[in-house]
Amino acid sequence: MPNRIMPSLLSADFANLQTSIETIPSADALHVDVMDYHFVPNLTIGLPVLESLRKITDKLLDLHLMIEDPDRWAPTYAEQGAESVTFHVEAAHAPIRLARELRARGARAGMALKPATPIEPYAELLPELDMVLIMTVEPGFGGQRFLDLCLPKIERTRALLDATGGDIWLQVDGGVSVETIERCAAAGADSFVAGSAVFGADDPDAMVNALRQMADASS
Ligand SMILES: O=C(CO)[C@@H](O)[C@H](O)COP(=O)(O)O
Ligand SMILES: [Co+2]
Repeated sequence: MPNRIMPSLLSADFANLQTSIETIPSADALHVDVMDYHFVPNLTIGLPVLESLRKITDKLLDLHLMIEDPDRWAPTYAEQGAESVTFHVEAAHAPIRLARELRARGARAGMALKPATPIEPYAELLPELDMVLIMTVEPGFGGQRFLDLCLPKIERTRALLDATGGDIWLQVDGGVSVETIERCAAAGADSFVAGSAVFGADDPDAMVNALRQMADASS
């Protein structure tokens, strides 16, 4: 199973996003955190920035929508060229319909869970998805401490995905670093979001490769 390192632009320089992206040529995708001041107590970027990013990079754009009412807003992100659009199940009114709408627009459909949200009630939804995102911090901010209590949920989600079959990615997001990535990979994650660990490193691209090597050695 290939391991993917997806740096979060939340820790990049918002005044120089293109320059920041150029520092990580080895990244497998760019993780874009969209926050609305309602679902989380923070505000970041939205569609206009996605449109600009789409023009300057061919990398997979992995949108993490931390917004209320994703049923209404998420499909537009797929229409604007995001290959992967992840909504929070806590905010979605009709997750199956939403996942189908994302796929109908050509995007991979992702479903995110906050740390206290269990995966089991959503086991039946998994065939509708291309990715499950297990948050390993409370969503809203970069640079938080990894929550070890999420590791058993990563393991249980891996077991459910294996039982489901297909190629559904298992992503972890929050506090992923050289200190924590091995435990995430051993628990069954294959897609790793890292913000402060990558953009806070002296050599961000070397960090991307180091993280991937550690994940490969632990999975
Ligand atoms: O979705 C989020 C935060 O809500 C993340 O994508 C963070 O941006 C990850 O940052 P680090 O924890 O890796 O610094
Ligand atoms: Co994120």
